[in-house]
Amino acid sequence: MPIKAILTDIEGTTSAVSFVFDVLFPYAAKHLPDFVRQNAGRADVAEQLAAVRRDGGEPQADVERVIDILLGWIAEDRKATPLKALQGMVWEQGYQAGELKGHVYPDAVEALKRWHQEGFKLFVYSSGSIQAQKLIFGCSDAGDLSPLFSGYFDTTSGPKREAQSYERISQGIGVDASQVLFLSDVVQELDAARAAGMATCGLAREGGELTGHVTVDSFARINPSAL
Ligand SMILES: CSCCC(=O)C(=O)COP(=O)(O)O
Ligand SMILES: [Mg+2]
Repeated sequence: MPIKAILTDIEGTTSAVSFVFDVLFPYAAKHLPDFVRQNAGRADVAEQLAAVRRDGGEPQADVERVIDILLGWIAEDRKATPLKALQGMVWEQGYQAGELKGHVYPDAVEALKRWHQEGFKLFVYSSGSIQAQKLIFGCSDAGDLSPLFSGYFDTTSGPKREAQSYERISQGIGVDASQVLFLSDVVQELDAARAAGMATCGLAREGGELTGHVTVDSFARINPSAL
């Protein structure tokens, strides 16, 4: 069955790990405390703060304690949905102020444009919130890439290392899993996608192999029609 849809990870796949760790996460760590203090009464923020209290097992935590929990989660790269939602809100301010520009590798930009033109449906699946995904591609250093994408999925579809998440996503996009190609730099994510029936391709930008999966170092080496 031919590939009809391509589902891509962001960090380490379309975009540099260093952009996430050296630019996005420090930006969030710097601006999140004041953002939370100033917006704790906003309904969408309050909903995420309640989820932090619940997931952190501290239902009575005050705002300052919630901020401490969030900063701890950023430091340990916890893929917690409420943290990711709040990070997306903070980054939005950075993109709007022109302080952030999304990094997307030139080879990824070129391939995504070509695949879109060839008729493949393109989707994103990242631990970053859907808002954060739209920002990295919509305000990228290669311009607005958002018209290329047909949809976005985050951890509200489930964790990236569980097969069920990929089953949900293929149902969500209405394409049989066997006709979806998943791209990632993390072998456990590729294993989970394969267990759900998807085709896989690993990205190892510094070279090397993602065990058990076809591995490339650039989007230029991926031919979805030959998989
Ligand atoms: C959407 S850009 C921010 C990426 C992020 O917050 C993250 O945790 C990276 O996760 P990924 O699933 O893309 O490896
Ligand atoms: Mg990744």
